[in-house]
Amino acid sequence: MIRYPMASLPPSESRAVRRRHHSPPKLLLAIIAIATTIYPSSNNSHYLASAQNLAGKFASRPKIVETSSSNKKRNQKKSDQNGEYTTQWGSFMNSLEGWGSFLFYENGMSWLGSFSWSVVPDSSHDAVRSSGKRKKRWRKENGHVVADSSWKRDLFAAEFYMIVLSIIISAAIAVLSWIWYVGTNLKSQSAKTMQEGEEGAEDIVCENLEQTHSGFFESVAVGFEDITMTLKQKKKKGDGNGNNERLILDGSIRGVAQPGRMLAIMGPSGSGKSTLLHAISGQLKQDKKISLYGKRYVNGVPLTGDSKIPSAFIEQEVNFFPHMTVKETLDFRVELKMGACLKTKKERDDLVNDLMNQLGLTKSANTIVGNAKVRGLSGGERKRLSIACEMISSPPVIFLDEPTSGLDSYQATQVIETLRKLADKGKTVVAVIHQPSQHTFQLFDDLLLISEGKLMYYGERSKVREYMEGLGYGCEAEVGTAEHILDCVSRVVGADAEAERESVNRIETIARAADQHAREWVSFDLDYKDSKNIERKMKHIVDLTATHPGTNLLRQFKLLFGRSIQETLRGKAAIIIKIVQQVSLGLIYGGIYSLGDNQASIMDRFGLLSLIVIGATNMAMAGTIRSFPKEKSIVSVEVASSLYRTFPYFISKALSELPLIGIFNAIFSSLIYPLARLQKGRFKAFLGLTSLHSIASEAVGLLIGSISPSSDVALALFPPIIVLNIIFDGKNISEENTPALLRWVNKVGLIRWGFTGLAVNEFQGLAFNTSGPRRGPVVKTGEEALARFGLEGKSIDDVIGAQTKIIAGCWFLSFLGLALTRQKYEVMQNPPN
Ligand SMILES: Nc1ncnc2c1ncn2[C@@H]1O[C@H](COP(=O)(O)OP(=O)(O)OP(=O)(O)O)[C@@H](O)[C@H]1O
Repeated sequence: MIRYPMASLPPSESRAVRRRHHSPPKLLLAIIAIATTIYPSSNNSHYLASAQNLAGKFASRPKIVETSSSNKKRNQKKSDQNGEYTTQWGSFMNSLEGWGSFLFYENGMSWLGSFSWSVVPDSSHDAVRSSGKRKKRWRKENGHVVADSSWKRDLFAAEFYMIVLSIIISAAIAVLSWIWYVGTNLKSQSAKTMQEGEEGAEDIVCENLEQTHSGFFESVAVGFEDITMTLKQKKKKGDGNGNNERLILDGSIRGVAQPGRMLAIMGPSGSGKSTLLHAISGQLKQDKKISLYGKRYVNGVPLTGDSKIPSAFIEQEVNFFPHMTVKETLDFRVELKMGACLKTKKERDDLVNDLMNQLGLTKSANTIVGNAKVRGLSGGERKRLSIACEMISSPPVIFLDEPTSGLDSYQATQVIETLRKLADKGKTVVAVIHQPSQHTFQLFDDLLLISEGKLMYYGERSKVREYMEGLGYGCEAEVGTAEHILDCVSRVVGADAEAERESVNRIETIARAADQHAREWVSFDLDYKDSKNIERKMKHIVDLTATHPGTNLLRQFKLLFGRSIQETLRGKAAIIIKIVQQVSLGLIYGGIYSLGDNQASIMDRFGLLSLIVIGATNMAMAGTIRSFPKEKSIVSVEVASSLYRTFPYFISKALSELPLIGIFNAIFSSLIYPLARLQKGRFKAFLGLTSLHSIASEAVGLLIGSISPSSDVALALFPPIIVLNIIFDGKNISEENTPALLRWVNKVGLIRWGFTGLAVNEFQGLAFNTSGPRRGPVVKTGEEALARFGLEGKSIDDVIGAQTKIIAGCWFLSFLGLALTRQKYEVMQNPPN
């Protein structure tokens, strides 16, 4: 429905406004009109039509005339009856769509253009589809457009500003899209050029993977020095001397993690261990408050800031899909990561079996991973599974952040013994360890001890006790070394001021000694003549391996779709709960409502349909909002490690939800339909509409989940969104009285469209008798009843169109939300001299 308010202006003013309105964009529009006309594409006529329409909109604006007040009233009434008045918003969206589509098309981003087509409101589409139609409507009024005196001339100015705004927004989006598009292309092109005679992306990844296991990468020593990390703080938290930077790592830290050896990073809580590990491995999450400096070396070759070390990084907390078994989890990852290189199933199975053997997981191969709610692997097994997942491509270096946290001493020892075996095979292992047992501690070769961001010791683990004794900090034989050295470098905080002062002095003494010894302990022989070339080659190899999945998009989709379906079907508790919900709701509604054909049944029908829609929206949206952020935390890690791309994940996720939605709705509909005695012969449409509505509600839930940084934020957004949808469901506030800024909600109102669909389906073709209580005049037909709610002229097609646009829009935005929130990491700068 097009709604278009026209200003009522005296002829002189109207001419002036028309001049103002026409002049500025005319030349531009003429150019666009010509450009779009000669643009050689028949497939994209929609975009051309949009731009041409926009041009035509200005070129053919009809004459505006003042009418007498009685005429105005009559015409306004007629216009209201026909629903023919239009809104500023429709006009704005018309312009935006025209420009947006045109610009996106120009930039080869036709998919973005399609999106603009799918999310803008109906009115703008109608307007775009035929400006001629609009002209006809105006001509109906004796060749004149009837002006409404309530609209002032500044409307035209406002419209013009909106168009300018739309141009700016569209142009900005188009430029950003272009930069993104070109950037991505350049990136993949530059990666490809390093390979000669390449046959396909998958082969390149395989070749690179092979290179990371041989020659230069066969055994890797990771060196680091002068690591400094500062954190900007709010002024209030500064040191009082105007310095609001907190030193987390002070630049004294240096060391080398050697191949075939295990390096433990230890220190009191909050001393900067995790920060150091993340900084060395290049995994420190980007944060505006952070400044990171230092130097890193791979086999003595200095790395530039953003170079990656060919390594695995195992975070403290690793989440998995809880219903997959150990073997399935590894199968899935091996196929994604190595599918192109290990072509046969047997080769992949061998790798999975080998990994399970190495990590001591063979016995648990068929146990589900589990989580806090679903019982599955033990903490230690889960930790070993996360190591196995990272070892699939067999990187030469393994970084681990507190691999023993949350484990009992037996499990902790098992994990460290597993790492020991990997080190014995030549891997370089670096792990942050918190309070290890004596046995676990002894499995490490080297130790890097820090306190308050300062180096306390770097060297062989076995010599640290002797070293501390040399500095005058010995201890009794029965005290374990790990415990003793942590005591030596911990500040005493509490009531005893003397003990605190003493501990501060002790830390200062140990730090000074460590600084003195540091250069003796570690030196970096930079005698690589060709170090620049080596580094460049390494950067290419590692970057390509780290940024390219090992399988093509189709295979990624297949595997992800399979996992999604499997995970949903195995969540039996969730399925049973949902079935119980649907059955009980169907029985409750069906038990209460028994619709007849008297006057009271009209309101009852509207009430029931409204309840069905609100209930379905709540259930579908809340379920997705609750579950998706958890899944997102797993998926974003998998995408960041280039296991697969966001696009196939998203498509598989969206599609895998559909079958269950259909089944749940079928259960509900087949109960409520006969019980509530809804109109015969309309069941199929009822089922289709409720299913479509549930899909749309899930799509909105997906959007909220994907743009929210946490599940708490997502849950907090749920009530206001539901309330907005209920307010704008078409019955609670009239479109005319809706604040201008919120009118768009009417067009995308989930509940409004859901209700409209069910109401049209139910009421069309019904006849009512005149008996029974009623409020207002007698209503004899379903069509009259629909008119009471302003739903005359609405069709099921309108509803399907609107819901489809909502689904497409939400899916697209959710995809963007996921794709654009990819984790970025701090780049290590060279230390300032
Ligand atoms: N991005 C950041 N924003 C705010 N503070 C940070 C950030 N990164 C590190 N810090 C601070 O730096 C200090 C060191 O943190 P880090 O996690 O490295 O310590 P840790 O030695 O690993 O501690 P724990 O053993 O308790 O895990 C902490 O005080 C922490 O609050």
